[in-house]
Amino acid sequence: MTGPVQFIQGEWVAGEGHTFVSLDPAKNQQVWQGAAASVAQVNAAVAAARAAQYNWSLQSFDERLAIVKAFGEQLAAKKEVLAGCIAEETGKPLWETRTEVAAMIGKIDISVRAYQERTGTKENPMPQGKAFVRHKPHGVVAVFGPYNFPGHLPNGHIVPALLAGNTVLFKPSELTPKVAELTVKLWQQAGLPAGVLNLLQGEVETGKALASHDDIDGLFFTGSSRTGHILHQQFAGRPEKILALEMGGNNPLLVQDVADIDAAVHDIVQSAFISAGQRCTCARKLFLPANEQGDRILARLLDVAANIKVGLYDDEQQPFMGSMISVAAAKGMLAVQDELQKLGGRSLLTMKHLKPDTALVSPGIIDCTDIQDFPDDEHFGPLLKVFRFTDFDAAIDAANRTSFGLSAGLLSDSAELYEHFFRRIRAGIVNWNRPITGASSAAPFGGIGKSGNHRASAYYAADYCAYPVASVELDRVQLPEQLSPGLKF
Ligand SMILES: NC(=O)c1ccc[n+]([C@@H]2O[C@H](COP(=O)([O-])OP(=O)(O)OC[C@H]3O[C@@H](n4cnc5c(N)ncnc54)[C@H](O)[C@@H]3O)[C@@H](O)[C@H]2O)c1
Ligand SMILES: O=CCC[C@H](NC(=O)CCC(=O)O)C(=O)O
Repeated sequence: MTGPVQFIQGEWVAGEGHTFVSLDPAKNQQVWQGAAASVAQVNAAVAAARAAQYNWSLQSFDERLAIVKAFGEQLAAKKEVLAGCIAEETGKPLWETRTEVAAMIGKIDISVRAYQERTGTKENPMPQGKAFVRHKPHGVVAVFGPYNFPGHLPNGHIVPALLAGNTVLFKPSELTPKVAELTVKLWQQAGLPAGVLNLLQGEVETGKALASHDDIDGLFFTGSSRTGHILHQQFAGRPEKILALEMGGNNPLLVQDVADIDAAVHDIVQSAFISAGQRCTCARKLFLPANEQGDRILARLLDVAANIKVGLYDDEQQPFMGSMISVAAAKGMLAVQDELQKLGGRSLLTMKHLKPDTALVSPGIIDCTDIQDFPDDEHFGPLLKVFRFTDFDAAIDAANRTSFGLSAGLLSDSAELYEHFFRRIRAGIVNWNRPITGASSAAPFGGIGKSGNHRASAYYAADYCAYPVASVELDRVQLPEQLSPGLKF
């Protein structure tokens, strides 16, 4: 018998499914254990969310906001505990998980602004009466989260969904259940009414039961392109349900004509190796000119990357990179490196498994210029693929040769070149002389191609949390000023 890890109708109850555990990937220690939600528990949670939804949506925006703000206060009060929990469960260093909690707190004010600006009430005078555009919540929505930002990314769906008046079923990643449990406890302490937010812990089977439930009105997903595509197929023929998919990327970073080599290398490192390469926006492909400047940038990059401090999330001298999410993920990246070498890639900095039974790996850089038919997969870890080019336009074409389209960037001192790049590159986030990671919550966040389904998140999350209602209204029944031809009153 495991403890109460499911939160249904305002009560913590034990799961009825099989037991699963969560490991600290940097220290190889178990940090959480619980039983998955059964299909019956998924049904009960959906029923609870349905029962709570009408009253929640009837509350005024300010009443809902008061609870969301109370959650923000809980986050602020427990920020060190939450940052520690995220670090322990993901292996990300504490300096970084503190920024994740700060992003969760910052999300609240941004979501309020977005709600008002993008989905609030608009009123227009008419010759007789008024025209209104108002927004209503979809109803009951499921939120699926990934492991790499187990606090910030589900929060980016949950906060705007609740503000808009939806009730939520939260299915976190099975790799980060402890962060989810702690977050939902903070919502409970903020005074959220029973049924408004339900937590369903579990693995793929729990996810499938929730995603296929007939009585959800929508699903907001952040995760891999593979899972997102399965969900999209599942939702085929259900146009009445809203599906927002935030998925992976295979992101290019191009360099041409830069004076400050160290600054360029800094932006490359931040783009490729932050979070041990486990951000959807991370640079996967680096396009460098095949000339003397490209050689100098590469040499400096190899030097800096070889000296990146990799270590434990709670080391006093904080590392830049913590561990990956799991030993399996680390081994998967090492296998990718082997595969690319077999295809003709030349390892310039070989990624190494730093400690058996942990997910600590060092960053890797591999020259893939000579690989024909380069595989178009997202390699979710700290392995940067380098491509040398002689023609800038050909490099842009190669960068665009992906079925994904999340982030892309140019490092160059030429504004003209950036303008040219911006026009041709295909991605939802396009940066110039800045890392391609670290996107702002105050901007829309989403990609094209296999990276999303045109429902951008972050500032635009408000859009998929509510639907517009157009009304023309008169406060009493009266004849129109002008009658249609052929009518006589
Ligand atoms: N675009 C973005 O905003 C964004 C942000 C972060 C991460 N990501 C992507 O997420 C991926 C890493 O996260 P992950 O490995 O946790 O993703 P994942 O797709 O494995 O899991 C995401 C969620 O879906 C659930 N799930 C998995 N299979 C399912 C199924 N068949 N039916 C229903 N639910 C299912 C999981 O339990 C989890 O809660 C990377 O590809 C990364 O690029 C995208
Ligand atoms: O791993 C994917 C997310 C990466 C992160 N993006 C954001 O935080 C988007 C902003 C938001 O959702 O509020 C990044 O770009 O580093």
